[in-house]
Amino acid sequence: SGMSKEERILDWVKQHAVVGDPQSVVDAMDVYSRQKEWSMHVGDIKGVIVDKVMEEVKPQILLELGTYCGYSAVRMAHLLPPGGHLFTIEFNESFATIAQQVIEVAGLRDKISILKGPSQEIIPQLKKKYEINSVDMVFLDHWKSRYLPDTKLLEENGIIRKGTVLLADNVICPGAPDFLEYVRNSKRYECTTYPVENIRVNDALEKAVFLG
Ligand SMILES: CNc1ncnc2c1ncn2[C@@H]1O[C@H](/C=C/CNC(=O)c2cc(-c3ccc(F)cc3)cc(O)c2O)[C@H](F)[C@H]1O
Ligand SMILES: [Mg+2]
Repeated sequence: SGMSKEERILDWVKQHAVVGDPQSVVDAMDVYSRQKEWSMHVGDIKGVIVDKVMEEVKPQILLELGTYCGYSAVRMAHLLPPGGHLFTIEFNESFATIAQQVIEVAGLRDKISILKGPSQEIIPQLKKKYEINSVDMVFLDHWKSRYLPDTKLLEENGIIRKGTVLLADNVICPGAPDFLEYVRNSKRYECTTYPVENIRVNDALEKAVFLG
């Protein structure tokens, strides 16, 4: 059966990153994706936009939908303000296991909690089970067809409050048209689009600030 792509990524990180150095983990994953096997991390070009929003928002409580191998979890947790914490939801057990080890290499185990399960089940549990009252920022990067239903779940469960920043990857490619239409036409969101034209593909991140 052989190793999965995600196991090969983890192996590369273990061989090329410096333990306890989150930047070296991010760099190693970017190099692997560029030189060996492309992988669906937010990556180094769009990652700069994620970094900018992190510096702007300085979230104490950050929620990520879709951990995958932990690239964006490491990239964002590295930029959390003191005392900040990242909760990242992942329903694929193999990916969650890989991500946990990537996070270990980065030395960020105390700043990141991987919540294993489907977002649609975990979001309603955030308050009671995980004692999360509300979050300061959400990074959406899971199945694109789930951005809108999960945004509505976050609203209905009172997880997002006035000023919470939603940052969504891939709103152009693969695309999340229903989510875009919703936040851009809703009076309850203030939206900004961050387009990236790079060699491979045109895409954009959407920042939608919840107005309450
Ligand atoms: C639905 N609820 C879920 N709950 C918990 N974990 C989940 C849930 N749903 C998915 N996951 C988890 O979230 C991840 C899913 C990421 C999906 N990402 C992409 O498809 C994606 C695709 C491209 C792409 C671009 C060009 C091209 F030619 C081909 C692909 C680029 C990107 O940046 C992406 O993020 C993980 F895999 C899955 O287990
Ligand atoms: Mg993505």
